[in-house]
Amino acid sequence: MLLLKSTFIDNVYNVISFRFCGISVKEAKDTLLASAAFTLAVYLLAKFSCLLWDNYALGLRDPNINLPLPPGNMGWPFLGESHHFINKGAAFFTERHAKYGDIYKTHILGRPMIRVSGASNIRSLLNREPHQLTMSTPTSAKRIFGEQSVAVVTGQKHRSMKKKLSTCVTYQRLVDYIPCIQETMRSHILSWCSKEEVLGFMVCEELMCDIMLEIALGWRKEHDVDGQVRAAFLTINRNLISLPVKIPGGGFYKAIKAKKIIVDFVKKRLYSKGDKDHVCMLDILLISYGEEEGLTEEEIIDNTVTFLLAGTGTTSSALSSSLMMLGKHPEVLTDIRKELDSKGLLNAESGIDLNYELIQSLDSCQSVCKEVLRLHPPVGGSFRQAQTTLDVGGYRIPKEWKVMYGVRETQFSTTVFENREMFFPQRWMDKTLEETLRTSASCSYMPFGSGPRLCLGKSLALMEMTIFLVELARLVMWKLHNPNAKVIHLPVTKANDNLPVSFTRRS
Ligand code: HEM
Repeated sequence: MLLLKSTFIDNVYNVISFRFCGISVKEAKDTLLASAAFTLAVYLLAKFSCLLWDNYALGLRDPNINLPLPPGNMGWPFLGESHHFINKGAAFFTERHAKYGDIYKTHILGRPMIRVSGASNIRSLLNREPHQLTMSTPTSAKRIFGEQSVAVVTGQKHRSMKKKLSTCVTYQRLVDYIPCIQETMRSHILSWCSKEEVLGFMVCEELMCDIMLEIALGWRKEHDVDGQVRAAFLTINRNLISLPVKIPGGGFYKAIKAKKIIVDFVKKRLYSKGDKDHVCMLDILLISYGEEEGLTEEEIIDNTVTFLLAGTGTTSSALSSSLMMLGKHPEVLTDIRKELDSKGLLNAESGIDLNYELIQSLDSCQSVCKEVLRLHPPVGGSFRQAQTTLDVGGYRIPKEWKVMYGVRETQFSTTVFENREMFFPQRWMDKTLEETLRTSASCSYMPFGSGPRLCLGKSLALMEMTIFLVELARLVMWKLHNPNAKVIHLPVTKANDNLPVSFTRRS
């Protein structure tokens, strides 16, 4: 009976089935069912593990702080949202900010992380360093800057190191650096005119590389006949943000190898006790070398390398953004030229004629610098780590989680600036704006960071940007080949095509 029934069923199948490529509909149906069941099982398992993963995060409670974790997504177990971050770059943060608001959680690069934006949140966050919050330099940058770098050390050591290093950027030192900056800028800018087309970001990077090598190390082209030191420095600069894995040919490997060349150069100058011909940061640090209060050899090496790196990528980005914005807004360039003309600077043909007071008096140029840094901040944010459970903006940040503050989102969303999408340097002529930013709206504008880690090179960078604008405006005219290029933010803020541009000498 059973046999008859099964034969009957087989026959029915045979009647209604046809064979295609040797697979019957029954077999295809079974395979389909099996794969659907498998997919469902994988999906449920994945959902379940994500739930466990989220619960692991939610479970990190602190009885003293009864606040929720911020909104956001922890992504896949262990992988988190790293694949989205790697895929989207800085747009990852913009999208999540639009979705979740000023404070949200995520899990990237192997660690749970909370991104914090908005002036009042950042204000409350950054001043908790060093007791509740600590610096958290990415591993690759830490290895390249060195363990004794001011950007790596924490607590009391950071405070005293920063004080010693600030002797390199006092008023008198800035005055000393002006001739080198102006001379190097003039010769680079004029050399751009001899080529049909240059890449704006690349030439600004080379320019800043030469200036920082000279200001920080006392390097001169004559010292570096085969260009080895300069090439090594550019290699480090271009591979600063890379996976900290030493694979031959990889970015990190190249940067560490190149750092040795820079360290050898620093050591040579260190043992010859500097070059007294002209002042550089290394010479200034050497004044107290060997004294009780002075820095050790390792501290001097790590911090001159830090100055070099911190001052090049950031400023190259700022210069190329200035080039881009003035290229797109000729009316602003006209205002700069009018200002230079009124000071008798516009048609100065040669010579080193700028001084600190004159630079500070150039209101139009200074306004352009501030506006460029508002719309295109070179540094999008920086990492910290919670030392204890923190409460920020009504949310809980669990102990040991990474915290990243966001400069870009903060500057773009604040209501302190009217028509904030617009490039409008004139807004900075209103001195009440600066006063508001210093007092009630502090941290609404923070291209140089804020709190104990405020950029050490802020005044130097603004001075360099101003000198660049003066020399550009009076020496050359230029045409952007792709004024509508997309601006990307990682590894630094720049046009995604590196800003192709043609220069001609201004008559
Ligand atoms: C437009 C140019 C620049 C921008 C936008 C910029 C931005 C920043 C920002 C946002 C920070 C804070 C990072 C944090 O909170 O973790 C910082 C720190 C720092 N910057 Fe700059 N920077 C610029 C130029 C320079 C220059 C020219 C130098 C030196 C010659 C320099 C040296 C440093 C150092 C040493 C630190 C670490 C300070 C500390 O950890 O206490 N920067 N910079």
